[in-house]
Amino acid sequence: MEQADSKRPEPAERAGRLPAGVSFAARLAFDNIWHSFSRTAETLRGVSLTAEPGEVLCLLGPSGSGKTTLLRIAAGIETQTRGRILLNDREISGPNVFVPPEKRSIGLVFQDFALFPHLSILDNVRFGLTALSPADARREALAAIARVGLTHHAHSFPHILSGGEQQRVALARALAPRPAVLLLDEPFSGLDSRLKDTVRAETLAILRQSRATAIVVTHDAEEAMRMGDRIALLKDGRLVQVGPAETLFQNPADLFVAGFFSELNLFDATARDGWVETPLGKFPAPSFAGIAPVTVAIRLEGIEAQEKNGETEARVISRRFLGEAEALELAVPGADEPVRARIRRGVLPPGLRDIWLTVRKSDVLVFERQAENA
Ligand SMILES: Nc1ncnc2c1ncn2[C@@H]1O[C@H](COP(=O)(O)OP(=O)(O)OP(=O)(O)O)[C@@H](O)[C@H]1O
Repeated sequence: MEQADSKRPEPAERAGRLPAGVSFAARLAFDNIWHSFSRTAETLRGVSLTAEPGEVLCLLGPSGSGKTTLLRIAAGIETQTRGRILLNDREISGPNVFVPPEKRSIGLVFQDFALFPHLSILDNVRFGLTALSPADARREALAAIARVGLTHHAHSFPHILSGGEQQRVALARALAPRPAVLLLDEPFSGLDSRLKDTVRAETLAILRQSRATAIVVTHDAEEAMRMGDRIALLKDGRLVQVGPAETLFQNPADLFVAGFFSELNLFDATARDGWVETPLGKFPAPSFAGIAPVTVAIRLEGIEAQEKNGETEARVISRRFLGEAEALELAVPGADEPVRARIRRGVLPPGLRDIWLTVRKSDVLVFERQAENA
């Protein structure tokens, strides 16, 4: 639907100009970015990544993996120790070039929204429009406020707005100067979980409409899957994998990536001629030809539980009601630790102790065993 919409020219476009607030999307490239805050530790280690024009790229990774630092380098408020930043193939930061933040056409939305408490919503949004005449700045600011649906609050002060409304003001302020690229650092982390879904969907719609290229930092895999056209996963300052959510979920590059997207049961095993045996059954491991030590990861959702006629016998240790799902802890012969499963509510009759399990093959992932399974 979004694609169809983006093909249909809006009236202003048909008249030869862009509708209010629409940006010319740009390509933003990180070329072999290294960064350190101290001589001993490196925050970013050779990150090369390109956000394509108009795409929403999510930077995902655990706390301390370097996401915010990468965003700050793109914005020009932090400087890399090596590497270059390119906007539409033009170097904006590198060994001999440094375009200051205000000249980059890059907007930034902070985690805490960073609104000025003593300024009205209109003045907050107008703040970054200093290049325009006062009348034009007011018009553009009002247009940006209208696009986030807050016209009725243009003269209010931030403290009377809800968290979600404040987030929309922050978005309007960042979009008002029509940046080619918008950087959002954990933009929903201050919102409660119920509000988060709505605000996230609204933000995505506004980003699509503005057509700016957007890079969104998050540590939440589900959020990255909901928002990103592609996801770039960072670990310890390195890019581990980049691609659409389906690719990272279905073909994770390693156990770290797999564990970021799903909860897993892990088994150490030995691959023999393309097969591995685990307490939950024997599974194909076609990428291992000879004999190799491997880690077998089985998603919790990939284990089905039945009263009878399964493949592996198990005893229920605990059952926890989770609404639509039930979390099971199971004792399985040959498994050192309890096996965890997440099944649909109501599949198993209450009080059952001995059950049968069947594992969906697409939920079994086999990785070369690492010295340390981080
Ligand atoms: N100003 C600073 N001085 C020294 N070290 C810093 C500074 N800012 C960040 N760091 C360190 O750099 C590393 C990367 O931090 P960064 O904030 O980029 O990670 P992040 O992935 O965004 O984490 P989070 O999700 O917790 O915000 C961390 O180890 C952090 O402690």
